[in-house]
Amino acid sequence: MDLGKINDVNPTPPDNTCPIGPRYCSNSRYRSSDGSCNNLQNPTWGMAQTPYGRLTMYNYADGISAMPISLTGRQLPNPREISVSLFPDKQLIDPVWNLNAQQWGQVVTHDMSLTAGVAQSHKDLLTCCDDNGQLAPDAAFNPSCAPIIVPPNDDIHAAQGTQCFNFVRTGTTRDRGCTPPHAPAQQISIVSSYMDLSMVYGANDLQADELRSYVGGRLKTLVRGGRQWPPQDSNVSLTCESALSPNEPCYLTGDLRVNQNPQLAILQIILLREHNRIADVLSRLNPFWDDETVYHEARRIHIAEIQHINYYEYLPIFLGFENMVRNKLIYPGATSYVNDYDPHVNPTILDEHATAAFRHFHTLIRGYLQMISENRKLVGAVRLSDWFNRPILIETNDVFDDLTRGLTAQPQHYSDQFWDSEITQYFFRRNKTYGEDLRAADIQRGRDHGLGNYISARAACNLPVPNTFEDMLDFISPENLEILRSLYETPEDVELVVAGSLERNVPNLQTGPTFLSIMTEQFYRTRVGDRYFYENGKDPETAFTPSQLESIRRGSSMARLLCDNADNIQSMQPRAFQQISDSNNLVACADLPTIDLSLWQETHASSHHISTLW
Ligand code: HEM
Ligand SMILES: [Ca+2]
Repeated sequence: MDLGKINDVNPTPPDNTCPIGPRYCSNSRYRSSDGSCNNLQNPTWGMAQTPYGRLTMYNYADGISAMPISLTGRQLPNPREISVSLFPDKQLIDPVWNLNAQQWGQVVTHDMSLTAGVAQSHKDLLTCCDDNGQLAPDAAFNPSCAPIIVPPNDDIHAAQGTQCFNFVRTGTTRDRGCTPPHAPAQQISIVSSYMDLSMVYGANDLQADELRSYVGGRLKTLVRGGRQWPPQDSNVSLTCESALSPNEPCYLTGDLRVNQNPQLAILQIILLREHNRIADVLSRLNPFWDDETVYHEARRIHIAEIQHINYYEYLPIFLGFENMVRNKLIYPGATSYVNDYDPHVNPTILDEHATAAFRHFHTLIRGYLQMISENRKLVGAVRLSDWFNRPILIETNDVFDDLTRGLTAQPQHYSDQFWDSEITQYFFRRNKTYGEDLRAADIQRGRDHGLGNYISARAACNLPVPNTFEDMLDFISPENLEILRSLYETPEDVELVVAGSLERNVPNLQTGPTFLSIMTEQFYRTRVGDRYFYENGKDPETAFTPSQLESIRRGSSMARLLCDNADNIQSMQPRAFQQISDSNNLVACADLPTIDLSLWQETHASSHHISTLW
């Protein structure tokens, strides 16, 4: 498939008076924690606490804020009703890719965006549903039956005429948002858009500081049972709301979503331990490096490793290898630098990506998580909705390793319109029978963000634009179209979040053409707009040496990352996003390639990274 060039409505995110970028950018060897100064001409590009970017125009019914009616004033269908009728549960299993492919996607997402206020805005569907979790008869007309709370004039969406405002959010940060007078509400993403492991290191200096131990370049950990865990989040009732006691483990990391589900917490801990593993090796190799140098050098290597895994191992599964090569997202076989940094490319996360396209992969989630022993036997399974926001599970017995092996052995859900009821009926159910509906929340969030409609997204992607419902038959099945038609009055009302997820998948890929096009554009920008991207060698101050780069390319893999940082996993299949098979069989962890950190050894005399205090 050929993806046309995407035209941007807002190539530059609206440059409001706040958040205020830094006054001066030094050309630092290391990234800032909030992403500022990555782009030296536009220091706020991709920075935490700035508005999402957009491909299509705002689509707010009243011009400025979220309403459940379309641009032309028609009532839009209740999101829960859309979810129930178009995204039912049907257990179709992916034949190739494992649950780790699904779960790593959430990690990638959490590096790239977080809607301000999201953690506070969920509410139970119970009042709107009957005893079977189905929509109550009057729910569609009951505004309180929306799955997330979106008051138009709250402290998160600035009202018309508001200039700047402060609000205290969950977690450790104090956020600032703003809109210029008489402009549509703008949604703020509170993490850095760059693929810079902000979910590990924090997305501002305060958060980063809180997570560092200031000894040997390490991040803080608590040791329990001889194993490293993240420090305790003091706000248990919020981030670990299902914990039965405030003394249960509740993790503090760079991202407040860490405790949301057990597999996510596991991968966050793997990444935390990977930083400390690299830091310990660097300290041994360079005993004269101070804490500051070890921390930044370890962070820099770690980010490069994960960028490599993301672009060469993870993304090809979803964007397609050929598609990525053709659109210059990857350069397989490159033996030296890829100097494609373009300071005119804005890497800010597109709202169409975060609020519609990438959320499509919620379809991959499985409701039961398998626990698998070292000899790859099923030893148990846990129900996902028993363990939302309650990470104590993974510290119990061998559950950490059993669930990690489960990630790599259990198939993910097939990418289609069928969603597991654990997230459409029982999501965040706490100790109740029914909970919320993530698909309905996605749809409602699209309205909250004023996303442009399906038609305009296709136009922005240079794909054929349907003028009538019938035109949609080219990409959506007749059965689904019938339901769409019964829900929406006109084709213009049809929402991107909904119809994008109904398109037939591009052959051998995991989404239809519209979402594929949006994601391809996003990950192109994320790469080319990142001055510190690990393959970039133009600036000797920030570049890896050719041999370091070669080692990162050869030694970075999901398999090795899991092996090195799980509690005691001895074997792994080399392609750890893929199920175990004859062509992807288990090998001893020690036989998997690894990054040669001795390439970072310096003699005292040649060291130029000794940090200075000023
Ligand atoms: C068990 C797994 C997962 C759970 C429980 C989960 C849950 C959630 C929740 C609660 C939200 C916020 C909903 C709102 O707007 O109110 C969200 C947002 C999101 N999710 Fe997931 N998710 C999971 C996995 C994934 C995966 C695998 C992907 C992609 C590969 C993904 C992509 C996203 C994106 C892009 C957002 C929007 C982030 C933002 O900009 O705020 N999620 N998810
Ligand atoms: Ca980031």
